[in-house]
Amino acid sequence: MKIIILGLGYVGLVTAVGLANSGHEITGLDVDMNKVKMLQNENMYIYEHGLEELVKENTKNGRLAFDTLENISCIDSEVVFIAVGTPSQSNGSADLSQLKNAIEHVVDKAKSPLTIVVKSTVPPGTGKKIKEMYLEKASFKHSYVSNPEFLREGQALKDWFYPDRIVIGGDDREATAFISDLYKDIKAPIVISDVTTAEMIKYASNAFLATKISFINEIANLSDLTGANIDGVVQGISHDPRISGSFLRAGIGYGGSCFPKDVRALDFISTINGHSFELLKAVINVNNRQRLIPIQILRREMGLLSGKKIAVLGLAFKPNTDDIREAPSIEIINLLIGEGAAIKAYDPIVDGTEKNFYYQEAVFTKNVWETVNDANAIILTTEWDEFVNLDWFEVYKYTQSPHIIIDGRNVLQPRLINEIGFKYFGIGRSCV
Ligand SMILES: NC(=O)C1=CN([C@@H]2O[C@H](COP(=O)(O)OP(=O)(O)OC[C@H]3O[C@@H](n4cnc5c(N)ncnc54)[C@H](O)[C@@H]3O)[C@@H](O)[C@H]2O)C=CC1
Ligand SMILES: O=C(O)[C@H]1O[C@H](OP(=O)(O)OP(=O)(O)OC[C@H]2O[C@@H](n3ccc(=O)[nH]c3=O)[C@H](O)[C@@H]2O)[C@H](O)[C@@H](O)[C@@H]1O
Repeated sequence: MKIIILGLGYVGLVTAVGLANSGHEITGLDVDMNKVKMLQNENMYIYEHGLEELVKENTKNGRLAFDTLENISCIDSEVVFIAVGTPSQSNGSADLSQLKNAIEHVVDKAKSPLTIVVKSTVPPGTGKKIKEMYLEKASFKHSYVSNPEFLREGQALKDWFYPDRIVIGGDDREATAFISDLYKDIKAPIVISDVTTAEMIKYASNAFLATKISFINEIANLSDLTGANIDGVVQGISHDPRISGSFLRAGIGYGGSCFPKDVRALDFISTINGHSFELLKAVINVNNRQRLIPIQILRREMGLLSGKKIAVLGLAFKPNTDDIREAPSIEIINLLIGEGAAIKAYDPIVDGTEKNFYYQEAVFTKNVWETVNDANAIILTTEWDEFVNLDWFEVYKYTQSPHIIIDGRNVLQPRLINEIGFKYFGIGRSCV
């Protein structure tokens, strides 16, 4: 089937190759001419394992093509997927301007009735409003389906081909059945609901996962104060299948383009609906506080940070992605620069100099050794394998007193690191 996809970011591009792989004929459209040009030349602008190969393969076999939105005079497919961004506004609400713009284009350029499938994360009630504002006034009777996406960056293709579930929300049975059929070669439970429920499922999922993270971070903080060991605590509680062991990695908190923005948006939605979602507010506050812990430790251990040399390992918000949106590293580096510290930072994928306008005074190095050279302290902000598997004996030789390591992701072996001579600090591991 011919399918058009609007928005070629992480979600749109993965959707494009995923559906092309299922045999559909995909045209991916974006408003960003540079992105489209790169894709037309089979170059990637995001780092996602396996994506480049699938883009190349499907382009070659004629199932995948890219263009700019403005280049398209009419939309002649039966289905349009929308995967545009829904970033945070300053009050925490989701900015739906990209979505509205995309819908306007679809309605304007459609030459026959079609099904609009929204993959973007949008507040519950958005689909209803879109129908009232645009679809009921359109020349053709278009169907609207909410099909939220649950992929994780860094393993996006795996999540596309082997999802835990596929959620399809529609107010008309024909449309939901039609869209379910597009996924027939993917083995996963399909959850059918109305549009608003599907929209809420997405927020509830992200908010619940974020809650797990803030919860375990609070237990870790308390473990530091009481002498318990967070690793043991997690091991102990995760045997209970009602709790499960996933998403209980304590550290400097969640970042990325989704959890922070979606949790804020859900909080905003609650407020404007007259409900104060106290639990969610606490999740946000805990997360904001969590990333300050490395700075608190450094101040406590070294006093004034002015002139202190600090190495930051990791810029991306998690390993195996180049995404730095709301990465804890950003705030940590900025705060340390504010304190007068001299920062050197390194990430295996993110080139701070090119991509990142946040950290003007930080020095971005090409490898770990340049970064840690002469450092008084190291903060591990992203648990890339390269850092976990480092020869820490060797690293020690490069650093200088007081040889502090703050393991913001609890991935190093505290005893070994201490034995080498470092002063190790994890999150919830101070008893070790
Ligand atoms: N990044 C992720 O891992 C996940 C993201 N989501 C949700 O999916 C949505 C998209 O996220 P990302 O792919 O990360 O965003 P992104 O920001 O990487 O990509 C969005 C793309 O849409 C394009 N765009 C903007 N307006 C457009 C228009 N009118 N027509 C065509 N293209 C347009 C932008 O140029 C950009 O390339 C968001 O709502 C996000 O919350 C959901 C699950 C996972
Ligand atoms: O809506 C989205 O965009 C996506 O958001 C998250 O995916 P993602 O942000 O790519 O990455 P995660 O692996 O969920 O990690 C998010 C953040 O939480 C942190 N985290 C994760 C797990 C954990 O136990 N502890 C923890 O601090 C990670 O370091 C990272 O900063 C969800 O996991 C996806 O299901 C969802 O589709």
